[in-house]
Amino acid sequence: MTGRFPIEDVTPSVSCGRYPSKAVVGELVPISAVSYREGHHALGVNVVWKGPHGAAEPFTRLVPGEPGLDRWHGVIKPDRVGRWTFTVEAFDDPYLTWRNAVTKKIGAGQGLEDLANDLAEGADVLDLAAKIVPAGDEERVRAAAAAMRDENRSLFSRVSPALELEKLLWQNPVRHLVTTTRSYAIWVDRQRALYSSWYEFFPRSEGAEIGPDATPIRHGTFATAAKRIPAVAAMGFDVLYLPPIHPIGKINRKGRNNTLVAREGIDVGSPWAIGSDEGGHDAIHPQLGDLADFREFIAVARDNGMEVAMDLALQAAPDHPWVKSNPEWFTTRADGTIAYAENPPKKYQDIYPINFDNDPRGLREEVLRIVLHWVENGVKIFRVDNPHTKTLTFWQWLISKVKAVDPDVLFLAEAFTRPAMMNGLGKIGFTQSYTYFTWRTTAWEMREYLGQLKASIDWMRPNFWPNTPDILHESLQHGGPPMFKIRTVLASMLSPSWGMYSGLELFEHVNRPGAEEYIDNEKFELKPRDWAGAERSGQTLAPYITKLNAIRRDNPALQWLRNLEFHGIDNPSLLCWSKRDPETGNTVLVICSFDSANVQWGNTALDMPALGMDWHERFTVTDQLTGATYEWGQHNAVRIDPQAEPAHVFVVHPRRH
Ligand SMILES: O=P(O)(O)O[C@H]1O[C@H](CO)[C@@H](O[C@H]2O[C@H](CO)[C@@H](O)[C@H](O)[C@H]2O)[C@H](O)[C@H]1O
Repeated sequence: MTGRFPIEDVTPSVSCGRYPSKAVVGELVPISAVSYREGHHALGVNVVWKGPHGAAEPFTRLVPGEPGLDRWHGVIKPDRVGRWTFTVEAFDDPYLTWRNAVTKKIGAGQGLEDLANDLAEGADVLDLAAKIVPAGDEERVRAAAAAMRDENRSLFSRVSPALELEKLLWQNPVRHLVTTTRSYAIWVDRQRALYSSWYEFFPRSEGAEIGPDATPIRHGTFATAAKRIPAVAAMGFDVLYLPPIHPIGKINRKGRNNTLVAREGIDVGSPWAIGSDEGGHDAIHPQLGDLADFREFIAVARDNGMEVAMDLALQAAPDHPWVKSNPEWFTTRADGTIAYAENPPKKYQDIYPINFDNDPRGLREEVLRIVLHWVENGVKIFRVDNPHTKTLTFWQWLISKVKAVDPDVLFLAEAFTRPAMMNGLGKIGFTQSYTYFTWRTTAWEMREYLGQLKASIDWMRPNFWPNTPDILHESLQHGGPPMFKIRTVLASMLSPSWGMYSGLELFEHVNRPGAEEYIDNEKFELKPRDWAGAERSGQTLAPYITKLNAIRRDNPALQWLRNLEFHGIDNPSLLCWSKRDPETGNTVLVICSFDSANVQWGNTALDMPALGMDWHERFTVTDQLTGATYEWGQHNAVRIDPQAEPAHVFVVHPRRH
């Protein structure tokens, strides 16, 4: 049934309100609804929003948007982590009805006699209003009612005090016939859920030493890897993501370059092949150290302003303790064997997949136990491996259970799969999601994709990665250092969350023939890197990354996605976009080339209101990468030479400020 007043198309509402939408503490969350009414009386619309403890927040009135469309808009700003709720209310606003009528009638030349009823009715409305407004304003409202009834006054002096109450009674309206929607939920996370900069590295490689043929002479440990933390922090990262740190299976272990034969006692195996006689998901690889060493590693990261994200890969090497203790968690085939895992066309011959339908309750409890074990030991972020190969009901249950214990725990979904599943994982509770960013390699593809992601921000927060140990895109294989810069600018300036695997820093670009993967992949061998040598020779992207992360930190406009706007530019190799923070006015305008080989020219057609200015205004832009300053207007010519700088990252300074 429609209520007294229709209220439709409420946003944010995920799958018709079935799932909570997403926001972070301090985020400006737009609320909107379509609401309209019969006749000509005034309609008011407001949102009632409640924090995790159920207390209602200040009355927030929605304002009408484009004339004639009946969509009402407002913004709320949650200030605590947890499950918030809101309802939208529509109501008859007698003061506004009165005000509209009286101003029109006086404008049309009507006098005291014509308005006698309006004056009496208006005074009655003010009597009601006096009971609603804050105590300090009550007298003012009563005086306006008395003036309206005072027959010794002129028409002007009878209505003026009441007309001047517009602002007060907008904020404290008399509301009749209030109609309320159902309740909608918003899950509010800490800020890092939206704005984060991730760095992935293999701790076993840091401090490692290898001999010929990648034979390990020394395995890295948490203690040696911790020495790398200050350099990562200095680049401006705040999340340090480690591939699995658990014992690695010895049975069916993979060898170098994804081969199926490991050299006995030499090859270190893939960290995602979890479990051996040394323990499973709650254990630590003995060569990395023990729990105390891991806790110390976390402490060093924390002292350097970073959090450690742990990999949660729910699968088992054939010698994982689960295979013996709980064979029912795996699918045994007719011949008694267990099939290995796959993510077609990839084959993971060194692991067994788990069957989440065999013993859902047992598995849930075991995984919850493991996750809470690591949470207790200081891990608050999990990068979840291949969540799309497990059931959504399982994840929904697990995430809600973990958040009930600690609402600050965040989950990144590593699901490179079809859109419905990726969206579904976001809806049921994953905090962030890997995306198709890596494969969007032209300006129009990127623009179109960002449009989709912006439209999904209420349930799926993107995290852009130029590379991962699994993905060395063709563009990086052949584009040279300018392409490394391009992909890093795009990831870090388009998305509030971005991440990179350490191979990016030193321009590693050689693929395993026929694969979109690194040759001599660190997934299967130790890979110590000469960071100091790279710095000395200048063969490192670190200074550029450092600049980009600093720009992100210094410009609040870059720390969210709802504010992304694209601008016209007449060259298909260039992309122009801006982000503006309405609270601070901070505005960043980026023009990035997708061509790493050639100089590109273009002319902008800027959407000036999106930059907070009128169409005719002039302004100053300062390039944060080079320090250059230009005087700009709506139309500007740009020249981008990828060998010099493949992008302009401008902070916009309107002249009037
Ligand atoms: O399947 P994805 O491409 O999303 O990749 C993720 O999951 C893989 C399986 O966990 C993982 O693959 C690596 O570990 C496997 C198990 O040890 C091994 O068989 C693969 O060869 C190796 O690439 C991948 O790293 C992870 O990101």
